[in-house]
Amino acid sequence: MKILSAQQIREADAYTIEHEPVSSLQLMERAAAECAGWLVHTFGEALPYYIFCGMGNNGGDGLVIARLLHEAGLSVHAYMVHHSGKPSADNAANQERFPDVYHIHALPEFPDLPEAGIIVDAIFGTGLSRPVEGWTAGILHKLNDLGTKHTIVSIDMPSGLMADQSSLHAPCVHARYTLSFEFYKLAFLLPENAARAGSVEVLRIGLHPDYTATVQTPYHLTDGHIIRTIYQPRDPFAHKGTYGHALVIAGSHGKMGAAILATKACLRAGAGLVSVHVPQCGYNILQSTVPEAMCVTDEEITFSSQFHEPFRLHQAPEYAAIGIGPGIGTHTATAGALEKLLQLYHKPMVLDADALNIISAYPALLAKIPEDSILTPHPREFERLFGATDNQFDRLRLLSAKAVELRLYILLKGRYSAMACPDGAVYFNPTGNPGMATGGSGDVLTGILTGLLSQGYAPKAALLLGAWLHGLAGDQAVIDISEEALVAEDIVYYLGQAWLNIQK
Ligand SMILES: NC(=O)C1=CN([C@@H]2O[C@H](COP(=O)(O)OP(=O)(O)OC[C@H]3O[C@@H](n4cnc5c(N)ncnc54)[C@H](O)[C@@H]3O)[C@@H](O)[C@H]2O)[C@@H](O)CC1
Ligand SMILES: [K+]
Repeated sequence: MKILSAQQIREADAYTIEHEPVSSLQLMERAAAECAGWLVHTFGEALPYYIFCGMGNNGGDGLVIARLLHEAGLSVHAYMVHHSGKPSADNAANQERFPDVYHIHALPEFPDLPEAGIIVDAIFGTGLSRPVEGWTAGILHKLNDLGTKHTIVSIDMPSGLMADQSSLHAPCVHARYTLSFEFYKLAFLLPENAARAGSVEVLRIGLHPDYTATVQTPYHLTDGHIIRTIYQPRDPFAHKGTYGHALVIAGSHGKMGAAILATKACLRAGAGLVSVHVPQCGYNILQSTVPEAMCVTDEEITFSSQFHEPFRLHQAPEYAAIGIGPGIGTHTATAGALEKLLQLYHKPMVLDADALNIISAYPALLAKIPEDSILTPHPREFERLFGATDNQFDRLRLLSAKAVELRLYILLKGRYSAMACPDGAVYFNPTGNPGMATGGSGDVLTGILTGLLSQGYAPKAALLLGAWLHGLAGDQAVIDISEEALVAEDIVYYLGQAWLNIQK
């Protein structure tokens, strides 16, 4: 799904009005009817609805929702927040059609809402281009104070949130639900707004498909359609050589679990053969916990340039894909070995965790990473690699700029992991849940990505599919296990369910 800017959403609106054709009032009616239907379906007919409208078209939607719910016989109280001088034309037209509105011109006029009900927030939508100030900001705070007693549902956007720029320190409604028209907004996908949009429901309002099909945007939300175009069924005549021989370099004394998780995930992602490189102390552990993998060991207590037979660093290029980093530590010998590996290996690889920490300490290594490799930093690793930013919109721009400059894929971990591509595109992954915020979850992702690269998925395909499968496995797991009890090994186990799900 494409993620559009506020300007592009306005264009989609205008294009639909011109080419469907439909009047802007009819489009507003359609959008509001979807919202009213969703509200009644979700909350029923018994609760009172307190509908707060602004002066623009978002407020216009609110007025139509109020009229439709009133006509359906529900208890409706509508309020008009006079934040600006004049209402928009469609707002004014709908005030005429539903004049039973209480007008608020100052904070002391904020009403009592005695009976618990549904607050519909239709004060500001995509038209907001600067932070809300003064007494209108006070209204937003008052609504938030009521959020424990009432359920707040925002129309299109939580009021105060800007669709495509940071509103980090701006006053903003904290919605339980946001009914977003046709698309997600970029602002919903960034953790700095986590407390604001609540659960986002995308309502179809019939914007013209030609505009959506042709509009260019760097931002996309991965969806089932994209994943189905990436997925390649296995060849009935396949043998284990068909799906590549992957190498996982992971683990050190005390961190062998990282190697186990990444190796198991690599196997369950479908690699034909998997070798795992661990220090000598991990040999028995790996051989007994992951019998499907071959184990090569290092004399040192971590990854270094000292290798036992039969593996030597110069053999690295023979592997179809290499994933390196989980639990390897940042010893200077390990940094030296990583540098050698980067000199020897020229295919896309996966770099995570300590491999990234080493690169932060030796930034010259960044330029040596093979083109189209995948980096999977969490926010702190990202900051160590590329520096801090004032807000997460700036961080997103930095993420994309680095992916383009270095010709790398960079996955920044989060609720919606952001995956920046060397061509400037950024995809957000929607699968996953808070149960996956647990030690080892990232090691599993490294293994999955390595396994997908190994069997021949191109780096971009491996990245989008890998992030999707990782989150989906977690989502399948919590159905049986709960978010609290989920551990990284469960993600590995439920990868099978995730594969089956995308094959449906
Ligand atoms: N784009 C679409 O496809 C559709 C949009 N519709 C609705 O239209 C909305 C956008 O409407 P508008 O463009 O009128 O914008 P909004 O209704 O979001 O708000 C604009 C109003 O707020 C004022 N304003 C902006 N920033 C302010 C600030 N910081 N402090 C005080 N006042 C401020 C403006 O002067 C204007 O009066 C959408 O969010 C959606 O709810 C729907 O009616 C139908 C379809
Ligand atoms: K709103």
